[in-house]
Amino acid sequence: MTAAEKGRTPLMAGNWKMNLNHLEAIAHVQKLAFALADTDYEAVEVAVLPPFTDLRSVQTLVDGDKLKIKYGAQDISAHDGGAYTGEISGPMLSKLKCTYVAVGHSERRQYHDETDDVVNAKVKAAYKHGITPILCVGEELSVREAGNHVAHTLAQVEGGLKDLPAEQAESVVIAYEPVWAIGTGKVCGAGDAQEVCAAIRGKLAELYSQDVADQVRIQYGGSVKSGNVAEIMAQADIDGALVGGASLDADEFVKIIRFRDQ
Ligand SMILES: O=C[C@H](O)COP(=O)(O)O
Repeated sequence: MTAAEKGRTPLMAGNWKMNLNHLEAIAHVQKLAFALADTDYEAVEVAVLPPFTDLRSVQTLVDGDKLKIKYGAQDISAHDGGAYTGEISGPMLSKLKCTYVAVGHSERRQYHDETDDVVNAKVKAAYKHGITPILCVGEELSVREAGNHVAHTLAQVEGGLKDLPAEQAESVVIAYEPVWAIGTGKVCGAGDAQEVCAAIRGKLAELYSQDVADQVRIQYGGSVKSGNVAEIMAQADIDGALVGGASLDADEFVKIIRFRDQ
């Protein structure tokens, strides 16, 4: 049974990473909106995660033209304000009407030493300010080769959601992104991705309840393209995609969003 059949609206999100300035962002979102004009946004949710410097421009465009495309940030500070040079707070993102924020992306874990405790604090900061976190989890190649990918990923899920009440956990989005498949062109086999995503749902049932587990949307991320998205989205426990490189090409991202036609 697919996500939609289970009542979970698929979420196709584009993580632009450190790409596109604010002018390019406007052009890109306009192109997406135009190409998606006949899209049933009740059947598929579309979001973009631009760099912080683009958010005001994207907000102005989305608000001004009443676009159905949602947007969010790629990170959030665990702190609400104060002497934290370079950080962006939940109140700032909330003021810009961000719907989502990616938390614990592997590039943050790898290059900024974010631990599960830091990720957990950021998940809580997001909820505190009405922003839905996209909690990113996934194993490095060495972990998969050692056969520890499921345990490793579930520990990140548990760490990221620590002490989070069920009323919040039920709306979290979890993105399973095997690190070795990010930006490498090596997509994780759909069956392999399903194995981990099913285990994540099982962990949610154990931590909370089956009801909560059934509501949570679990995305797959890692070299998603129009050519592989249909097979990925056909998996029972995969409810969307977190797309990096391919989301920078509007035509390709539109094809990914239209995964049912691929
Ligand atoms: O957040 C997105 C992921 O890191 C996937 O990136 P990618 O689609 O370029 O492999």
